[in-house]
Amino acid sequence: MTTDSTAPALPPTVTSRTTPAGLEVLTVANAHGTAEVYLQGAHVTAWTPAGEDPVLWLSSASAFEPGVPVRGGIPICFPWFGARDGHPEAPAHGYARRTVWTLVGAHDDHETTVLRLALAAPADPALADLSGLDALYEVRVGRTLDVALTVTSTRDVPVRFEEAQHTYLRVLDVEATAVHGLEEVAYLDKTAAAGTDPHRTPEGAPLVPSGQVDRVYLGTSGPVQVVDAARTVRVTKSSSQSTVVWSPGAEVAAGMRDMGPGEWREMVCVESANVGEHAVVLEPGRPHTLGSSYEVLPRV
Ligand SMILES: O=P(O)(O)OC[C@H]1O[C@@H](O)[C@H](O)[C@@H](O)[C@@H]1O
Repeated sequence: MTTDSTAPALPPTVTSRTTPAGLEVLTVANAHGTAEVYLQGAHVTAWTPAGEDPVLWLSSASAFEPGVPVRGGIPICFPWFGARDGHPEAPAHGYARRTVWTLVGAHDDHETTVLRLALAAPADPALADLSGLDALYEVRVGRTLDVALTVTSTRDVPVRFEEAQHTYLRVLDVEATAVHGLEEVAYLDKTAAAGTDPHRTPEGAPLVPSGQVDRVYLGTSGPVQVVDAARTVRVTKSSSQSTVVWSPGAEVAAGMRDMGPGEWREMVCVESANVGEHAVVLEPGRPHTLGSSYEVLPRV
C-alpha cells in the first residue's frame, strides 16, 4: 500500500497490498462479505456477500498491469463510452479505468465499509473539451454493494460527458439467463450492420442473451434483475438514463486476449449509464452522481 503520509488510515475491515506488477489493491472483509478494489480504475474486482457465491465475474485471463483495464468486476467508463467522438485514436471507454485513483477516505459506517477514491481532471491538451471534470467514487460494501460516481466541473461552461458502471455479473450460463426490467424499453443495437438503422422497438419480453448482444437501452432508469438457474441479482440505479447490456458471444470472445476459453458464458454486463443522447451536460457548480446498487435476492 502507499506509504504516502497523506493516505487515510484504514479501518480494521480493510487491508492493502501491492501486486508484483505494482498495482495497489484494497481488500474489504466485514460482517456482510468481502470485496476487492484496485486503485487503478477505482476498479471493484470482487464482491462476495456472506453465504453467497461471488456476484462479480472476473476473467481468468485478465491483465493486471499498469495502464491496462481489468476484464471483469466494475470498470468505470468515463468521460466517454466506447469510441470517443471525433477521436478514433482515443482508448475505448475513457481514461478513468486505466488511471490510478487516489484513496481519500476509508471508514466503517456501522457494518458497511466505505471507500472513497478521487481522480482529478488530467491536464492533457488532447482532452481540452473535457477538462475540469473531477471525479469522486464511493464504494459501500455492506448487505448490498453500492457504487456512486460523482463528477464536479471546475469549468464556467457546461461540459458534456458520458459515463457507465460497466458491471460484469457472474451467471451460470448467459444463454440460460433472463434479464428482466427492459422489456418495454427501446434500444440501440450496436451489432447492427454499418449504415443500417440500429434503433429497435421494445421486445415486450425479458432478454435471454443468445450469441453476441450489445445494446444500449434508451431512456430507462428502472431496476434490472438478472435471473439464472441459481439466483436473482438486482441492479438498482440512480441518475442514469441508459442501460447497456453486453454479452460478447463465442465468436467475439474468441478474439479477446483477456477472456479465458468459454468464459463468456459465465458473465453478462448490465451497465448503469448515461451515454449518447443521454450523455450528461454538466453545469458549473452542479455535481452529478451516477449510482448503482447490487443485491442478491432471496429465492422465492
Ligand atoms: O473491450 P472493452 O473496451 O472493455 O469493451 C467491451 C464492450 O463494452 C460494452 O459496454 C460495449 O457496448 C461493447 O461494444 C464493448 O465491446
